[in-house]
Amino acid sequence: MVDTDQVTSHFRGEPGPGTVVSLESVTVSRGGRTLIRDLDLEVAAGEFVAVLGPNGAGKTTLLKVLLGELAPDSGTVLVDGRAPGDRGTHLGYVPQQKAFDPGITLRGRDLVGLGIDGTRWGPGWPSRRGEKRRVVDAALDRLGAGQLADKPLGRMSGGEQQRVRVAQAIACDPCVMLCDEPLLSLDLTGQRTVASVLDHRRRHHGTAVLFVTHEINPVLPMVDRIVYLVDGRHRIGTPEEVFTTEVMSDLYSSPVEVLRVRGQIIVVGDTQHLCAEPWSTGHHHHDDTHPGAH
Ligand SMILES: Nc1ncnc2c1ncn2[C@@H]1O[C@H](COP(=O)(O)OP(=O)(O)OP(=O)(O)O)[C@@H](O)[C@H]1O
Repeated sequence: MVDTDQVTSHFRGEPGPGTVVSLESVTVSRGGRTLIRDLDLEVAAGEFVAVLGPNGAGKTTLLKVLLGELAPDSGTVLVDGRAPGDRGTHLGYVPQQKAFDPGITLRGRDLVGLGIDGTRWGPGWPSRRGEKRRVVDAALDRLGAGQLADKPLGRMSGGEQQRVRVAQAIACDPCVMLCDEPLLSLDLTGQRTVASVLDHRRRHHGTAVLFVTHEINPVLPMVDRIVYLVDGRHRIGTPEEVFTTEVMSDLYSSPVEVLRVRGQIIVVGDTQHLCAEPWSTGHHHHDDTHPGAH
């Protein structure tokens, strides 16, 4: 069994050098339920952390705490050495997907530009309009979305909107990216593009990535650590440490079996949990042998 204290025992007191996100003894409740209890977590520059758990476990809640939108009941939270929500923090956020209103006339370029205008860079950056345009175009290009620059958001497909959202999140050159199920509604190419953009950012720019997902397999090759939340309990560790029959059964308080098939993780049990799907399916299953999360 992975003991939470053991896995996180390196974290005591001050965040270490290169730490981008640190949480110490963080407890968060919502609607009268404690979702996160005594969470200790340090995320290093360049680290890719997947946040997993069933519906309602508190994954989005954890991101909201890091964004400064929600205060924990207790504990200490720092993002790039600052209090969450500090305007000086270079933070990229890809919110849980919600379609834009079809009537919205804002264009792709405008949305990405907002990621730069946002107060994070402080007023006046980039000071020249040409420079801003270059940064916006580069961000869209990275997502293979150059052709969406002048398209109104309301007339984009869900997947196109998602690419533009990710472009917006990287445009401010973030030191941390908080991504809430960013692969949803993307086709295979879109999923690969987004995953590789995130991987490139963390490798070449030291961006720490917190990635909320229901499906570990599409990002498994780049995941350094997992934070797995279930019903107020959590486990932190590498995929090898967390995805074991013992740890998962303990987390779910119910017998769960973890299988590895051709490099993919499959979780089998009679409780609602993570569905581990291959890249190619792109949709959720709902049967007992390959239990879909939703
Ligand atoms: N504004 C709110 N006020 C009170 N409770 C809330 C609020 N938003 C969410 N909750 C509750 O907090 C719990 C955690 O929600 P959260 O969105 O963090 O879960 P999640 O793990 O991201 O779930 P999902 O996989 O469904 O996205 C849920 O039980 C939810 O009902």
